[in-house]
Amino acid sequence: AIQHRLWPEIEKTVQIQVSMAKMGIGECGSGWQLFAEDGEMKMYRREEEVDGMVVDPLKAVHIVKGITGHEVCHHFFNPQYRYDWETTLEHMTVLETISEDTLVFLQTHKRIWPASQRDGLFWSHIRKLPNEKDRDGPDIWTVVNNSTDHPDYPPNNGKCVRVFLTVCLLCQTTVDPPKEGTSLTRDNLSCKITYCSVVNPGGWAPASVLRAVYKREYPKFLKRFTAYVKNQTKNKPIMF
Ligand SMILES: CCCCCc1ccc(-c2ccc(S(=O)(=O)CCO)cc2)cc1[C@H]1C[C@H]1c1ccccn1
Repeated sequence: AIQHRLWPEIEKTVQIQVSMAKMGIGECGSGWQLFAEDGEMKMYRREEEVDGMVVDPLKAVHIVKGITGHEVCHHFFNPQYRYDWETTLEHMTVLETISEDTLVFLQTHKRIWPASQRDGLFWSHIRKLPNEKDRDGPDIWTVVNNSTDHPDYPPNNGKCVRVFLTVCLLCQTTVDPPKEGTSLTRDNLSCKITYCSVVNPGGWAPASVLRAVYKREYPKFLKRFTAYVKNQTKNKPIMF
């Protein structure tokens, strides 16, 4: 197949993001602080600033029963579900379909007072990865989103400030085999979800406002998104 202009960048970014997502919090370098916990969900952040702007990297680990990594990534990647779970979205369009596993999105997020409204333009790539730990086990699935440019939508030329983001959703499914002679059900499934994100707000916003927004929005987002996937899949055949 002919290579797309973004292919080399996608390949490199996916490798870097997946290897970082696989590292435990301890290995990921020091400075991670647990800032939210809810049942199996643990959210960590590092306080970092770039040119005086808060860009706190975020790493969340969540274990959800009854769904697979493919189902989680499928609902995260596909545009048709996004308005159902992404509450901060005001508008979303797919600017480019590079291939069936790679899209370019333009999203405007609802304004968060007192900061100005933000938009994001990024490529999004979904990929199945071999399960190195257990060759017969279910595959690992990932979605990586990374800011990019588009000739028709230069940053900051309208009402929105352009954010710069890198996001990695990495999902590892575990199957607890059912008792002899009983068939596999969703009760035998669990999925370890690692969500890593770095969002540079693009233009100045008060550090206190940004940190309060992140503290409120990220836990809400991951809980709402995973509950959405459980609800969407509960009466459907398992998608491995
Ligand atoms: C003054 C606020 C400046 C930053 C606003 C902003 C913009 C984009 C984003 C963002 C963009 C994409 C993604 S995603 O994971 O790729 C999914 C696809 O939508 C995720 C989060 C976040 C935030 C920050 C609100 C914070 C916030 C946190 C979780 C959800 C929504 N908002």
